[in-house]
Amino acid sequence: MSALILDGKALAKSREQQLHAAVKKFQDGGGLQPVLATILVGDDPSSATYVQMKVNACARVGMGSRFISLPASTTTDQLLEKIDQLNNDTEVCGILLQHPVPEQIDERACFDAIAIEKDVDGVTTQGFGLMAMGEPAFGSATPAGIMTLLKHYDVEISGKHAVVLGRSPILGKPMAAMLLNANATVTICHSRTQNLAALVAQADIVVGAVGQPELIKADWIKDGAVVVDAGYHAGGVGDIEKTGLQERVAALTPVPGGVGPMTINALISHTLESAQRLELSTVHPNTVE
Ligand SMILES: NC(=O)C1=CN([C@@H]2O[C@H](COP(=O)(O)OP(=O)(O)OC[C@H]3O[C@@H](n4cnc5c(N)ncnc54)[C@H](OP(=O)(O)O)[C@@H]3O)[C@@H](O)[C@H]2O)C=CC1
Ligand SMILES: Nc1nc(=O)c2c([nH]1)NC[C@@H]1CN(c3ccc(C(=O)N[C@@H](CCC(=O)O)C(=O)O)cc3)C=[N+]21
Repeated sequence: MSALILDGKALAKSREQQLHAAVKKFQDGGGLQPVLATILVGDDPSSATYVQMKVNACARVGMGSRFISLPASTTTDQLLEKIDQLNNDTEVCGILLQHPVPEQIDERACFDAIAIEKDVDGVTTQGFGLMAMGEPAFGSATPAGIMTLLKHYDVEISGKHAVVLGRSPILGKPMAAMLLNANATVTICHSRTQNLAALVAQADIVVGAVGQPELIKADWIKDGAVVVDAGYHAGGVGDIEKTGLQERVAALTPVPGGVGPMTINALISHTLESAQRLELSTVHPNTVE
C-alpha cells in the first residue's frame, strides 16, 4: 500500500484560481475590493514570514491587504484601539491578528475585540462558540483548511475515531469541534495526557498539533490511518515522525505542502465570503429600489 498524499499545496493552488475569478466577478458586480488587514506585533522573523505569505496570497487572488506592524512594546490598550479602528473601517472586511503576541498583551482580549463579521481567522470566543454549535461563523483557519482538504479527498470522517493532539484555542480545540460536528468520535490529547502512544494507536484519523518536532512517533500510528500533520518546524519537519508511514497508512499530509497552504487558503476564502456578506448588509445610498 502506498498512502494517498493529501496535497494541500495543489488544492490551494486550484482553489486560488477559483477565488481569483470570484473576486473579479464580485468587483464587476459593483462590490468593493475585499481587503484583509493583518496585524503583526513585534519583530519575530518567522511571524513576519507567515504574515507576508498571507499578504502575497491576497495579491495573487486580486484582493487587497493592509499590513499593520506594531512595535514589540505595544500595550493591550494600544492594540485594542487599532483593532477598533479596523472594525470601523468600511474598506476592511477581514482582520487577522498574528499569534503569538508579546507576553505583556492580553491576547484573548484582543482576539475577542475583533468584530465577529470580520473574524475571518476564527479566533473570537463568539466565533468559536457559534462554530462549535454548528451555527454559521468562520472557523479557525488551520482546522477549517484541514476540513476542506479531508473533504476534497473524500476522507470518511463520520463514525471514525479521530485523535487530536493539542488543544490550543486556534488549532487543537476548534479542530476537535469540527471533527465532532462531522460525526467523528473525538479524543483530545494535551501535555497532561497519559498513555499518548496507546491513544494514538486507536486512531483512524490522527491530527498532530503539539508544536514539538516529531513528538508523535510513526510506530504509534496504526496501519490504514489518516495522518494529518499541522506542525511546522525548520527543516520541513512536522509534529509527526513519518518514518515508514508512507507504506502503511491510508493517507497523509506532507510537510511542507499540506496543512500550511490550506490555512492561508481558508483565510482568503473567508475574506471573500465576508466581503460578500458585508456588501449584502450595506444599504447603498444611491441604489434606487
Ligand atoms: N500550518 C499552519 O498553518 C499552522 C501550523 N501551526 C503549527 O501547529 C503546531 C501547534 O500549534 P499551536 O496549536 O499554535 O501550538 P501551542 O503551543 O499553542 O499548543 C500546543 C498544544 O500541544 C500540547 N502539547 C505540548 N506538548 C505536548 C506533549 N508532550 N504531549 C501532548 N501534548 C502536548 C499543548 O498542551 P497543553 O494545552 O497542556 O499545554 C497544547 O495544547 C505547531 O507546530 C505550529 O507551528 C500552527 C498554526 C498554523
Ligand atoms: N492568528 C493566527 N492565525 C494563523 O493562522 C497563524 C498564526 N496566527 N500564527 C502562526 C501560524 C503559522 N501559520 C502558518 C501558515 C501557513 C504556513 C505555510 O503555508 N507553510 C508552507 C511552507 C512555506 C515555506 O516554508 O516556504 C507549507 O507548509 O507548505 C505555515 C504556517 C499560520 N498561523
